[in-house]
Amino acid sequence: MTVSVDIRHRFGDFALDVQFEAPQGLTVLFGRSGSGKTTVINAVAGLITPDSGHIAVDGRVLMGDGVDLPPHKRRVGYVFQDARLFPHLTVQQNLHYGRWFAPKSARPQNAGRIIEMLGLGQLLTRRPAQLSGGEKQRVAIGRALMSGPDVLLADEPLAALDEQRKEAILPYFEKLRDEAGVPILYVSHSPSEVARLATTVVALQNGKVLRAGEAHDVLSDPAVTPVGAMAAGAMLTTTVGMQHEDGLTELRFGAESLLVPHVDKPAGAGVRVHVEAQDVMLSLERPTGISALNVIPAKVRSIRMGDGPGALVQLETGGERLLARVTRRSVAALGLTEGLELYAVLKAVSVSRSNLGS
Ligand SMILES: Nc1ncnc2c1ncn2[C@@H]1O[C@H](COP(=O)(O)OP(=O)(O)OP(=O)(O)O)[C@@H](O)[C@H]1O
Repeated sequence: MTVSVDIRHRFGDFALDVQFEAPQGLTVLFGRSGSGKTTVINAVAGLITPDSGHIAVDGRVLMGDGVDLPPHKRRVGYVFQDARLFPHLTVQQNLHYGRWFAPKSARPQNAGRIIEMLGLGQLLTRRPAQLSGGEKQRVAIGRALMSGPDVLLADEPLAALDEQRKEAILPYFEKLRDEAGVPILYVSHSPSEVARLATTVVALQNGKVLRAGEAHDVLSDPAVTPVGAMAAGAMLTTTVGMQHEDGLTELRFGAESLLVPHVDKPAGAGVRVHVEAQDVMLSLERPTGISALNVIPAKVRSIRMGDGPGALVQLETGGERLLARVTRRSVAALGLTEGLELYAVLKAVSVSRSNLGS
């Protein structure tokens, strides 16, 4: 299924004008605070009616062409920042509340599968007060899926959780992305969350689409990542290679490989790696006598100068893109230009667990 969005809306000075498609998988709406992310998913949910435009899921019109379906007829599941569970109902009852909203034909036959996918089996008799923040959020996701939605909307669903809980719930979103069978529209302004989860990225800026497309293309585009943003980075699609005796794992991409701290997955398993631009050093010659374990041959694709002392260099290596954040002074000193072949240098330990996804 594909969600097609083409809407315009005004809130005083703020003008939203966006057009994009969210195919199967997880589409992240990414952008600074106030760029219009929540307005877009509220429009898809039917919580606001845009001034004009068209929203459809696989050709089923939710809004436009004289149609404006009320929220409960749109078949969208919505997960908010806070779980918004009914405090007096058990987990099981909260989940069934979602099911109640599904039209008979769309009622999921696989309630057991949803409960298993979200690891809720042990929690069914508890009430929300007896759940952690992350568990509550998993129930909220389950409740949304129980309504048999054609699209799942999630507005910063991890924002209220601490780092540890975020880490615990991210794998569930990875599973949903790969197994739930409905497109997910997911709002975030966390680059590492985007890099881990997104299959498609829609980057918004001041109510407009700055860039939309496959995640690895958009994330490694220096135009999307404001120069100077600490967590700027690219996403590598790799597979697990050799496990080394000293606790390191080799991740392969194209003819290249990357050594990172142990990844507990079998050989051949897919791993997405978020490599932060600030962790990548550049060298014109293959460096020797340094502690960094990863020295990866790469080619400069583009260079984006910032207004300050920084620059972002986009590299191509092993069929993937990498971003390196360096100073303008280094760009000049190394004579960096498009097409130049060099080496990207990365410490194995700079890739932590939170940078790895499936
Ligand atoms: N109901 C409203 N009335 C007036 N202005 C609004 C309303 N809702 C949103 N806006 C304005 O529209 C703009 C976009 O808001 P929106 O909530 O979509 O941004 P966002 O990207 O989701 O931001 P954040 O990351 O902070 O949640 C902002 O300038 C906001 O002030």
